[in-house]
Amino acid sequence: MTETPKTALTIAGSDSGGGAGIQADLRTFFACGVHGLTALTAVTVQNSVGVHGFTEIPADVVAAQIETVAGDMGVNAAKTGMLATAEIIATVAATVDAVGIGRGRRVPFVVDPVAASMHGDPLLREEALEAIRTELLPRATVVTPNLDEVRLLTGISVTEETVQREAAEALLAFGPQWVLVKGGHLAGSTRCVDLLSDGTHVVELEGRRYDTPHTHGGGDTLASAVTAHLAKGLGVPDAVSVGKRFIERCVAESYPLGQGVGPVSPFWRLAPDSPAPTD
Ligand SMILES: Nc1ncnc2c1ncn2[C@@H]1O[C@H](COP(=O)(O)OP(=O)(O)O)[C@@H](O)[C@H]1O
Ligand SMILES: Cc1ncc(COP(=O)(O)OP(=O)(O)O)c(N)n1
Repeated sequence: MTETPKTALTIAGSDSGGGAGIQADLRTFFACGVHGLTALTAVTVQNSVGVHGFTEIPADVVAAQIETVAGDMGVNAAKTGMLATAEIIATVAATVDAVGIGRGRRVPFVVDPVAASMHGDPLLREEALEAIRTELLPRATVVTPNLDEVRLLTGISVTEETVQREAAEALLAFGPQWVLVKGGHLAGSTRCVDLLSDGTHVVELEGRRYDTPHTHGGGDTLASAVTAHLAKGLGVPDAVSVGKRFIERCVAESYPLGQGVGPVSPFWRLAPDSPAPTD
């Protein structure tokens, strides 16, 4: 019999194009060697060109999915992606509290504050932004905003790397333990820096910037890789550092698909001689 792997739970929406959302999360969990559990929050009608609409799942069904898997299989780490509405956010907050997920609790909780797709299509109802600030950020072990989400949550426009630190401070004021300010949208440099801070320790995670338009699902893939490594028992700085190396390679191996933006790819992890993610 094989040893039972660690489990990682994603609370997120479906991307019918398979590049982002729950599909990217499951693919990444598999590539990182953890068993993926899901609580679906919304179904998007999405392809490489954009999001053409979405329907949310009733909040009580979202809660029931979390409770059902947590009560039976156990969760070693969890993450959020698209949560769509203030009602779903409030329900997720109450449910993770009830099952022991979140900052200061047994199970680490990665909050990816997804607000819009890379095409600019909304994935969060406008009135739900305040619920992310008040209900989710104080419960987060790590929050992983991109620069658009930083602006929406704090009002700070990060136009150069030096401002990432100020943005992290502003986000820490909402109560997460760690903040990872992603720098993917800071074009014009050969490097791609994500800044991790808990207010005391500040780490610049530098990677190479690849000249490709095909980065769909990058944020989800990074947050899932971090969640998978937290599930395996790594601390936050180590899990984020491994996650950054993982996404860098996934961007390097991204591929065109459809008429628009293609997905990042973890297929390299399936090569027989590929290094373990912790190498
Ligand atoms: N062109 C690129 N080359 C290398 N890494 C990238 C590139 N674009 C984004 N990344 C990395 O992918 C991750 C997601 O970044 P970002 O694009 O900022 O978030 P999101 O996908 O949520 O909009 C980050 O770790 C970022 O550094
Ligand atoms: C269903 C769903 N969830 C999340 C996203 C956003 O994905 P993300 O990896 O944060 O970023 P982009 O690929 O949009 O840059 C999505 N599109 N769909």
